[in-house]
Amino acid sequence: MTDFVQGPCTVSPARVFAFADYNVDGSFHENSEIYHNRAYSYDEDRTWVENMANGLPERGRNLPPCERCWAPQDKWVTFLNHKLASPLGVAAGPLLSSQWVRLAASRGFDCMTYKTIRSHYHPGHGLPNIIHLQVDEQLPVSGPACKGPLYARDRLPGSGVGLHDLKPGASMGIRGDGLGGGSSGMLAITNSFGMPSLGPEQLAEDLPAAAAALNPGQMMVVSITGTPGRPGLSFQEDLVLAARTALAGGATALEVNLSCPNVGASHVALYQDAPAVEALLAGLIEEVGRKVPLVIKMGSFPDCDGMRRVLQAAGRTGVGAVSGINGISRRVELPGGAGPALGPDRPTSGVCGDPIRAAGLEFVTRARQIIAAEDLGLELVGVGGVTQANHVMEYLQAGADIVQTATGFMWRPNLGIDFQRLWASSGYSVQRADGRGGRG
Ligand SMILES: Cc1cc2nc3c(=O)[nH]c(=O)nc-3n(C[C@H](O)[C@H](O)[C@H](O)COP(=O)(O)O)c2cc1C
Repeated sequence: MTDFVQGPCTVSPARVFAFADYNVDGSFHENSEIYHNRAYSYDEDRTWVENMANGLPERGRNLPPCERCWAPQDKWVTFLNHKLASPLGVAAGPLLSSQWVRLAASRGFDCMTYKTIRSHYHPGHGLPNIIHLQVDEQLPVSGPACKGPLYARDRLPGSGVGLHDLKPGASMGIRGDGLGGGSSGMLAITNSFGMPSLGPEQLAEDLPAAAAALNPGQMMVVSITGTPGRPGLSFQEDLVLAARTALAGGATALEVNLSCPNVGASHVALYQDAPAVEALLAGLIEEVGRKVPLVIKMGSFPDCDGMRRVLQAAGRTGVGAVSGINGISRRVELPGGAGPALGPDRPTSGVCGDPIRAAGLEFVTRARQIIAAEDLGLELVGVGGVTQANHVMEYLQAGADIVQTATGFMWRPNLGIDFQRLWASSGYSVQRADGRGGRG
């Protein structure tokens, strides 16, 4: 079935993945759950609390074993002083606990970011948390086109009700093929979880278990955030507590999430506020030291100057890397004027998956130019819309040091393995578009 071996590998173009959701030609099997928009690593009909309690869904637990192609060690890449077997990882979000980290580590991903943790237990929002969208083009990040709503499609997770039941006759663009709305084949979702988190006691057990699930050539970054309005604590003091929990659990790098589009008006654009970013990072480093490198997670920037100011600020504080982008914040509505899809208290949410790839690539291209021109010494993580192996190559060509995926990880069980094959066939290297060398 497979010609994949540990060490230098041979690659057969005729390889067919043994996965029940796929036909032999790689298309989705019409009886598969993925065919019906089901993530293999997450149950969209249940809350984060229920997913944590139940563990991986059956379809994620019962994936056929895959044999991965491992690069020889002299072809491994360096990221934040760690040796990674390849430049692909999973972004903050889909890896809820050590069980999910173990899954990613076994399916072709090497830089695993543990879902954003807080200083305290937080259950997050009720359902729905994930809604599929009718989108068939790349989303802009600035200009009037950003103001208009995007529309939900297909069933409402958790309700057991299809949107067509709510709005009889509405055109939903439902193909039921798990490939997104319209005829574009886009995997497009919005997510709104309210950043749930385990508490420090549970994390003290689970973070070391997650680190223990890694193989040589892999690393775990822990994503952290502060919470505004904690009694007696500033956002920064609360962030420091989360950082201490992550460090005590054995994090080898910390990712500071400054970009979640759902945290509320006062922090919507924290990552765009250069003085605030500098003060926050300097304060964090003063409290927790420089034992492990820091990454900052950003969203997209409407203009180059704003990005330059923030990258300069990050460079001054000695941060190791910047990562972008997070989901693009948009209004998400039910079709036919039926109102906000997530309910009246959540009119906007982060859009992820295929439609944000152009914005993510633009972030990486601009950031790479600024980092090089200003000699900032920052490493760069490319995120956004990576749902196929060749998307990873596009990000590396645009200047990313490593690439991560969230939505692609959850809905595309073979993405990591497919990329490892492509990476091998490229000779474990890629030429950057700016001609300044490349990965590998
Ligand atoms: C289900 C889900 C949960 C997410 N949770 C977080 C989170 O806790 N912290 C964070 O920084 N980003 C979070 N994100 C954003 C992703 O890290 C990523 O920036 C974004 O989804 C764009 O990448 P994608 O197009 O590959 O999904 C989440 C994304 C998804 C899909």
